[in-house]
Amino acid sequence: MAVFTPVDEADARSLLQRFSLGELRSLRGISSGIENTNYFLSTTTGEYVLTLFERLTHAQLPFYIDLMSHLAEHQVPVPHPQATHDGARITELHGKPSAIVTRLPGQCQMQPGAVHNALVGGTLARMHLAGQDFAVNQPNLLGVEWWAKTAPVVAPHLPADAADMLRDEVAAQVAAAATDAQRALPSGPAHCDLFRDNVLFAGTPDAPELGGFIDFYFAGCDTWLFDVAVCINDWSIDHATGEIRADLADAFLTAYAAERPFTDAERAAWPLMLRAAALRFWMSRLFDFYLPRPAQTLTPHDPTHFERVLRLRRAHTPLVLP
Ligand SMILES: Nc1ncnc2c1ncn2[C@@H]1O[C@H](COP(=O)(O)OP(=O)(O)OP(=O)(O)O)[C@@H](O)[C@H]1O
Ligand SMILES: N[C@@H](CCO)C(=O)O
Repeated sequence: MAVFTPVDEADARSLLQRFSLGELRSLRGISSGIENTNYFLSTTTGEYVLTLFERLTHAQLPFYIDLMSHLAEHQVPVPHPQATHDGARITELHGKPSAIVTRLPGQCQMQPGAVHNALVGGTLARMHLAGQDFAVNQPNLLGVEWWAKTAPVVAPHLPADAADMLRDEVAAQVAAAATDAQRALPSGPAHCDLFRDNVLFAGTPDAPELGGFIDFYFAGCDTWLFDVAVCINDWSIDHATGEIRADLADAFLTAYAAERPFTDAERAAWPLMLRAAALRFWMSRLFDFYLPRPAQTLTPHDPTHFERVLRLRRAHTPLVLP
């Protein structure tokens, strides 16, 4: 249950007095999600989501909230943060930073086909291009520096062969990140966590439409190729084995490249980037598994899935970028 901090209708009414979003119609807790408290908030002007941030502090939030505002104002389908009469997009409720964003239409698709892959690929490329002139530069906080720092913390919990692979992969990624070639890859604001549960689809089963991308709270500036690799490792695989499905990956990558063609440098970096994207989630899942935060009440995601994906990507890369 992702209501860690309960909010009642009186709280919502008094919060809404600070906005021009009309009167409260209904308030309903959202059960999914493991990071934040989320409520669907219906008012006389529309449908919104009220989030109370359980992990991020007020000082850490402007990057995410301003990035979503920038993208929404550039017609990328993302939640649009709403401002108070005083122009504040970050407020406070029950001692937690909070925000009200527009509710996007649709549901997640946990068994995506080629059509879903193509919609996400094309929209991701448009998002990358729209983020180019976003002025704030906050790095991906769970990027290569975090991997280097965290490997010695999680490796002692692993069997010897897994610990060896972890150390070897982190060393390869640290070395790659220091090269001029990697530093020159196209980069900018990236979602960094665009899994199947962070994309909504509207339309009909036969003709899905992209509802939007949600949950930007792991976003940061990184190579765009990293964002693509994170997606391919979740959207375009056989989840039982972790193997890439060529039909799904082709649909994703072709749609992405139609909006923003890949460069030769990205083609060269691709095999290692697929490994980086697997390493990132193996490590964060290991960290959550072995070093849970005191407030964490829900079961962490299974780390062994991404250990398997990383092993496969290290063994071979079955696909090339278009
Ligand atoms: N702007 C939005 N529009 C529509 N639905 C939303 C929106 N934001 C959140 N939701 C719904 O709330 C659910 C939980 O949101 P979210 O995934 O952001 O949770 P979280 O706890 O913040 O993050 P995490 O995915 O890391 O656990 C989503 O699966 C989606 O159903
Ligand atoms: N997408 C992450 C969870 C954090 O959003 C994972 O699957 O490990």
